[in-house]
Formats: sequence, C-alpha cells, structure tokens
Amino acid sequence: MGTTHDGVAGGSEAARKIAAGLTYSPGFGNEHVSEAVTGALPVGRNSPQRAPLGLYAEQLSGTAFTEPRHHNQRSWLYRIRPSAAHPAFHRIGNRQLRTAPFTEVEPDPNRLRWNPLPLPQAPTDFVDGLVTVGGNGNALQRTGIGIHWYAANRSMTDRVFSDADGELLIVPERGGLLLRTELGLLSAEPGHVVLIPRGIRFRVELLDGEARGYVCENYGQPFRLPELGPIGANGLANARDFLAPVAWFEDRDEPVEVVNKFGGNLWAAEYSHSPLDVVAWHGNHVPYVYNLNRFNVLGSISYDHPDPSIFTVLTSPSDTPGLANADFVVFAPRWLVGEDTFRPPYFHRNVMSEFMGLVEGAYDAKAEGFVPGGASLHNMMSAHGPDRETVEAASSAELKPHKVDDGLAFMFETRWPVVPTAQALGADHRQPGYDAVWQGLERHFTS
Ligand SMILES: O=C(O)Cc1cc(O)ccc1O
Ligand SMILES: [Fe+2]
Repeated sequence: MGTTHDGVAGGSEAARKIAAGLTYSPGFGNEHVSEAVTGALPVGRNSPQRAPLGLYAEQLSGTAFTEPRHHNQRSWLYRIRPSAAHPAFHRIGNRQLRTAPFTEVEPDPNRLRWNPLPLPQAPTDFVDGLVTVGGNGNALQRTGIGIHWYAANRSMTDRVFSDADGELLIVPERGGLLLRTELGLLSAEPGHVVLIPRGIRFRVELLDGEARGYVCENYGQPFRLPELGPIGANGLANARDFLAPVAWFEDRDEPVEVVNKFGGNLWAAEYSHSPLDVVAWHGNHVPYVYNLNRFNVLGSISYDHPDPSIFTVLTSPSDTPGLANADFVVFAPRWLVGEDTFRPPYFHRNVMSEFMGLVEGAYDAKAEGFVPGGASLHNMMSAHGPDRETVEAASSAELKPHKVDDGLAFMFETRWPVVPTAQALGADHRQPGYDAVWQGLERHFTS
C-alpha cells in the first residue's frame, strides 16, 4: 500500500487519528479556496499558460456553464495528472446497485417497512455494500432519485468511486467514515450527513470496522439550502455549519481501480496512479459534511402540528416551483408545546412519496417496529400516520411542554412514487405485517 501525503497507510486506527485532526473550510455554497502546498493555486486566473508547480488545471462542472450565477457550480482543480489521462473503462458487475428507471416490479401502493440491512459476513467495502431500495425518475435524464442502503466491513483500499449519475447524500447510521475525496478529507459519524457532488472521486474508509447507513442518490438538480421566506435570514440548517474539505492529495504511482457509475452501470478502469492527486483547488462544486445536531429546529409555538417541510435540511428543486425532486428532512430533538393539539405526526395521504430512516433512538409516530437502521416507504397517496399505541397515548396525554429528545429520524421526500427493487420487496429483512400497526384503531364516533 502506498503512503499518502500525510504519510499514513490505511487502517481503522490510522484513519481515526486522521479524522480527529481534520480541518475544514466552512460555508454551504461558498467559493472555497484551498491549497495543500503553498503556491499551488494560480492567482488571478484559472488557467495560466503553465499552472504553478507543474500541475495541470482542470474544470469540473456540476451545472451547465450557463446556469444562473446563484446556482452555478464548478470547481477548478490543480492536479498532478489530468483526469483525461486514463485507460478505457470496462463494465463490471452492478452488485446490488440499481438505477432509475425502476421497472423490475410494479409500483406498489402498500406501506412497506424494513428491519435494518444485516451487516455483511464476507469482506465488503462501501461500493460493494450498496443495496438499492428503489427510486424514481430517470438517471440519464437527470430526474428523480435512487435510494440505497449500505453496509460494509472493509475500507476501500486500492479503489476509488465516482458517480456520474448523481450526487450522493450519505446518512451514516452505524460506524464513522473517513472519506478521502479529490478535494480533501471529510469524516462523518452517525448523526452527520455527507454530500458528495456528482462526479467527485472518493474512497471510503471505516473508522469502526463496520458501517451502515442510507444514501440518497440525487439524479436531479443539486441539493441546496431551502428558501427561508418569512422565517427570515437565519434558521433551519445554517450555511456555515456545512464543512467542505481543505486540499489534500496522495502522490501514489500504483494501480488504482477507478469505479465509475454511469447510466446505471458500474464501469472500472485500472489507473496507474491515484486520481486523488489534486494539490490545490477553488470553487463551489465541493463535498460537505454537516452535523444534524446543528439543525435549528423550528415549529409551532401555538397549536397544530406543522407540515414536515419545516424540517427541510436540503432541497433538490424540480422545474416547478415548490415541487421538490427530493427534500432531505430531519426529525431532530425538539420541544412540543402545542395547545389543544394532537402532537405526533398526523394521519395523512401525500401526493409526494416518503422514504424514512432512523439514525438513532425512536420516532414519535411509531411506538415500535421502526428501529435504527430500519426504513419505511409510504408511497404517493398511501394512508399512514401514527401507529395505534402512539394515537392512544397522544390523545390523552397531558399537554405540558414536552421534549422529544430520544431519536434522530429523517425522510427523503420526493415528487414521484418510489418504485422498489425486486431485492427490497423480497428481502428477508422486510417486515411482512406492517399494516397491523394501524389495526385496532377503534371507532369513537357518537352522533
Ligand atoms: O409520515 C411521517 O411520519 C413523516 C411526517 C411527519 C410529520 O411530522 C408530518 C407529516 C409527515 O409525513
Ligand atoms: Fe408522512
């Protein structure tokens, strides 16, 4: 194994040490500027006749050149070798990764719920450990999302991954991660989320020997912070709490397998060197890590249960204002004070489709069965809401101020129905009797 710029070979303990000492460049959407070697970043222009220190200049565009300035995303990378210098990609197996359009099974109106994906027995890294739950849209048309679980017990070593089909929002549920990306290092624990922009190459190392979580692969417009409207200039997820890496590189002249997800398939090429060789960069097409505990939770201080859009961390808009390709929503610890109010999530049917996961603890609409690492899918117009036990307890609870502080749940909410994969529908860890949680809700009507 080669040494990296910081002189440390891979391995959990070494990775932990690196993760503990990381520094970041804060601010969602900022024009970040970073160099790992002084003088590596050109001053005053992007593409000088010869870039400093013999580096190659390269632009990585995450939006079309001509998209509006406030949504335009690109970064300039100054690297040891240009990305273009690589051999042909050849197809490799897709493992348990699937991509939109999802056509394996018929769209299913039933409410679905799963126990956690079992941790693997065989050696499995992050890429091999991705298992697709379902999704919508069409990756080649850059619409919709893919929803995946991951479960891994090995760090990626001589391999890097990049996804041309979409950006990746990674939600760890178990085990810390060290991500070595083209733009630098990020570490994430359960309770954090990582956003890897489309096309950025990275390697995932495990900090705790095993790791599990969820991924939203966003084929659509990049996630951005939601508008705040009457909320004002602050609140929800604050831009400065999103941390981008600082430049870091490995100068590694050894074979590295570069796995590229493109058009729903995995392709690989054997590079003679590591493509994580960016010595300096600037731009706004950058990865981030965000600690969900920093989310400023807003809610009702009078009555009624607000719609969960108030908990939106990031949104991927569609071409229709207000209609998200996908929203990432978090149910973080918060006070409930509503007077004469049924406080848990209400019964409802939604034109949007809701995939939920649990990072830790419990969720206030489900007394039992929705467990950390588990998941539920409440598709377009499917009736759902609090389970029987929750209804009984909340309908007669004394309405003093109450802190919901025993869990961290999240939702990927998306404009189109989520079509499951055959493997998710047939999985052993799917809960067959989910409908029963709403049985026994007695009629109380008296005329
Ligand atoms: O179904 C769910 O649990 C998610 C959800 C939470 C909430 O507070 C209101 C509506 C909603 O869909
Ligand atoms: Fe819901």
